[in-house]
Amino acid sequence: MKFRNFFKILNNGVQLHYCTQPQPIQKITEKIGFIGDGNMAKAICFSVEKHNIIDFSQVYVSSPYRANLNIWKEKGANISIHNYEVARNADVIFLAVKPHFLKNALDGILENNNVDDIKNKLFISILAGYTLEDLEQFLKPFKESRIIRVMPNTPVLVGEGCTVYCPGKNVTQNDLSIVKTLMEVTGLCFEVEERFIDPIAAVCASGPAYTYLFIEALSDGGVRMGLHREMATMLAAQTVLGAGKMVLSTNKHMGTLKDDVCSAGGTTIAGIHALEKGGVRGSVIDAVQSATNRAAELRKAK
Ligand SMILES: NC(=O)C1=CN([C@@H]2O[C@H](COP(=O)(O)OP(=O)(O)OC[C@H]3O[C@@H](n4cnc5c(N)ncnc54)[C@H](O)[C@@H]3O)[C@@H](O)[C@H]2O)C=CC1
Ligand SMILES: O=C(O)[C@@H]1CCC=N1
Repeated sequence: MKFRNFFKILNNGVQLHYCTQPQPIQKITEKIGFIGDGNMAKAICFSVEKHNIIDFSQVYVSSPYRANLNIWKEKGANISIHNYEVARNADVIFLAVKPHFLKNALDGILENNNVDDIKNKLFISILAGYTLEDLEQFLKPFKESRIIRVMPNTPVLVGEGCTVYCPGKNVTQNDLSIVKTLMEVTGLCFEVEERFIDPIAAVCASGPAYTYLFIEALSDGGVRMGLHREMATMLAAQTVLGAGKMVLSTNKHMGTLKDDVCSAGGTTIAGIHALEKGGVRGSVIDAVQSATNRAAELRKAK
């Protein structure tokens, strides 16, 4: 049992509803594969397993580097250096390589292998940039495959992720239910139109990296003013967590929440003045714009 976040889409915005009753969570019986064993594959799989949605015995994972696979083996997953083994054995296959390695990863499946073994699979792509149309081209050799484009972020590992998804052609209700069951336990998760995926990736898939910079800088500021590092970092991180929760749960505008902190002639407004002089808002908006545009560049380079 777990408390889930519920939400509905209102006028293109998402409204969160926190559920007060624990919801029964069903286990997934399908075999789950990961082609690519890196940061994002681990974040998704380890989190989902922790929530008892799957067991490692039903997980298949491949990567060319056996040493990296040991951590999966120790947990009980089925590992291989051949992507074909994952594609053949798993029912649901996460494509979790860097975009520029996808062609190579799929070519490895096709070389000298029986492609007829790989049909009727649900592929879940977490790749930045590549559209459903691109993915359909890449996956053409695999008969009766269905594709869902999913954009997660690394905080899924700690159950505070943001994930959006967009189904491709022929995706079934059962396929959608698998994605929802897997990802809803890892944080916020909802369906979007594909045109929103690149900007969403720029906000919340890349967003943790921007936020770590801010937390580090806040901690540095504390150290500059005489706090010990450990304490400064703990306080900075908890402050960002708390501010995020305030935005999500009070329904107040960010400007109002900011004003609630700024006393007239007080300390905070002096800090805000310094941040504005440094162009913090313009820099963050530029970051989201650059990351969104970079997704289109990745697509062109495929
Ligand atoms: N890291 C993040 O925060 C997010 C990443 N993504 C997407 O997830 C995908 C994976 O990113 P990360 O996990 O960060 O990268 P990563 O570099 O940590 O993991 C990729 C893994 O793929 C493996 N690999 C390389 N060539 C391969 C091949 N031919 N066959 C099988 N495996 C191969 C590597 O050994 C590596 O462990 C990317 O496409 C990225 O766009 C999406 C959302 C967030
Ligand atoms: O930086 C990247 O390309 C990936 C996609 C979103 C987060 N990390």
